[in-house]
Amino acid sequence: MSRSSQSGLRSIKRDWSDKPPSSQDIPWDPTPPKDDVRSRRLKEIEEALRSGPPSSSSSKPLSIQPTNNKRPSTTSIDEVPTKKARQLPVSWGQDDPLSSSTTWSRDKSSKASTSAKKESSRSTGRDRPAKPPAVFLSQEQTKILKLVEKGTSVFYTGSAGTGKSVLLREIIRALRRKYSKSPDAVAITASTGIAACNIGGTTIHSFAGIGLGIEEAKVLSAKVRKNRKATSRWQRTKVLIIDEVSMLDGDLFDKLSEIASTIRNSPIPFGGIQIIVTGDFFQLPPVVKGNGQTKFAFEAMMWHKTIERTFNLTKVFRQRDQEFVDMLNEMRFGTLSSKSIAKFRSLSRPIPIQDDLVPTELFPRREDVERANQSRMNLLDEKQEAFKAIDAGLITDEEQRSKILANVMAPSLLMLRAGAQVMLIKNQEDGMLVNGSIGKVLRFVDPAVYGTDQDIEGAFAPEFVGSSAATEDLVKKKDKKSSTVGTVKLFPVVEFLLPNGGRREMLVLPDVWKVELPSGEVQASRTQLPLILSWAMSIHKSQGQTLERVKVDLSKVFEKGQAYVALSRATCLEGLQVLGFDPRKVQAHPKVVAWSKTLETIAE
Ligand SMILES: Nc1ncnc2c1ncn2[C@@H]1O[C@H](COP(=O)(O)OP(=O)(O)OP(=O)(O)O)[C@@H](O)[C@H]1O
Repeated sequence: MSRSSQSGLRSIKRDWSDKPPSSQDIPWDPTPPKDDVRSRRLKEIEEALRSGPPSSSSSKPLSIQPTNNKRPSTTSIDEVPTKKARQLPVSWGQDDPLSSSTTWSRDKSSKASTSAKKESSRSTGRDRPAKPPAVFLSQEQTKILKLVEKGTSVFYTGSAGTGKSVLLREIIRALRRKYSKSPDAVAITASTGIAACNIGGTTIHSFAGIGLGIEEAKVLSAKVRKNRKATSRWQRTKVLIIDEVSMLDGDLFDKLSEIASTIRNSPIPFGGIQIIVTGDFFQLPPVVKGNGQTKFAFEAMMWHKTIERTFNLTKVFRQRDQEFVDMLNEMRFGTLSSKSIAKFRSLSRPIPIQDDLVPTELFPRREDVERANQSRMNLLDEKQEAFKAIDAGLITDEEQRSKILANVMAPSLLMLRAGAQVMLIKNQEDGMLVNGSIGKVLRFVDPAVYGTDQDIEGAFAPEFVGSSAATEDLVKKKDKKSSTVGTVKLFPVVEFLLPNGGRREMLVLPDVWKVELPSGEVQASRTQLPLILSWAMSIHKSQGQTLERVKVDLSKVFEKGQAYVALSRATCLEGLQVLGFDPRKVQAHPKVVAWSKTLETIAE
């Protein structure tokens, strides 16, 4: 295989930003690793992978390299504080235990010659990590955070992109600080597995110990009583967070309150637990069985008795273009003006792009996603590399664990090829590359030689096939430079598109996702590369994502709210292609529209 075709670089138009190198641009140490460093790195990576993720909170997750965005020189595997695998937009605050990075990266600019990189590295100083950009909560976000800190039970909502997830992240951080002496006082849950994984928590069902939760509240309470761990969770919880509440059935909300009161022996709603609920009822509704009627959580009997304050966030952060914000708002309420309809129809054209990163196509069904990604993969000639996840956790029943881990964004088997379009599914420390960043696999390299001549010259052609995450599957290869036979795992080098139009190349190493109970018990965990194929994605998985380039065929959309979720992932009209636009597909639930008029907003 020729080096040039292997790199995948030829076809990418180099659109490096003109920014002069700064501490965030080229923060890595360009010194080639010495042989002893190389072998130490190899050992470290192997050990990290062999150990796999921790099985309880007492052990800490392994981070291959605490990057600070620097290329490793004499680093060792650092143990990072127990973190939640929350996948939220832009991370800020260097002490953020929720963000991690297992990647090494370097930005490129048109002037990024080796000497320029060295210069930049020198001028920034090796030991000074690049500071992530500061993000400040808006006035409305801050007010809600303060109320939560005081112990008020709140529900807050807001249209797509108003920073609900960002605020939730701050709330979790603040509550963890407040209850630092009893960490299991804060229960982090969500209505669905995917949403729960995104915040490093569990489903509300799993937390509550109620299985599917279809029985009467009394029967469920008895079930919980028989479960020592679930009983103890209910008793020890001081704050219960429920994310993506739009998908929580109203009857279940009432049952949860009754169970909490029964187990905690307290007649007050949820037995006195502070409740933090968030979500957008205009997005995906609860799953209704059979011909049943949708019952939203806000229709629950206990809703008003539980929630002391309700807020509607109004400042949209994801889209800056007011025209697009207005169109999405009309769509949200199902009241599109003829001007907006015409504009949406005009978006059927292909997205004007200067490179070969195509928009991510969103589909309602998973089968279509898999088909679309696979057919794109088949068009690539490069050799396919398989990355098999390492799954672990307290749940040893493989079927049960797989079911839980099906909600983790990272797949159990990731097939990649040079040239494959991928999406990063974890935020990086510097805030430049975030969950949702799109890029292209350039090549596969031995991390120990990444950025050196051996990497560039292709001394480590990717002969390696099989699970790079499983030590047993490592292949022996000949090190052409030193003529020694070593055991080497190869990992993908990906070139990502930055929001400013620049590019950043990054060596991507495995990360850990955990499904954790408030006690810190890791029910299940997955160690895998933080990448997925990104030619296509399901609308369900896209919930919560911010995407620069999106393509949606609305003729395939079938559920209320689905069109809104899909289109609102885009950051701008230029980056959105809409096929089959039909205003009849844009529907808001009348109950949600009526209820939304009762919400309190906070003037900025
Ligand atoms: N206070 C803030 N300052 C700057 N940017 C922010 C702020 N809050 C949120 N953002 C940015 O806005 C975008 C959307 O935020 P977020 O995903 O939290 O919105 P959301 O309301 O949860 O959206 P959705 O309902 O669509 O999932 C992200 O890129 C995030 O970084």
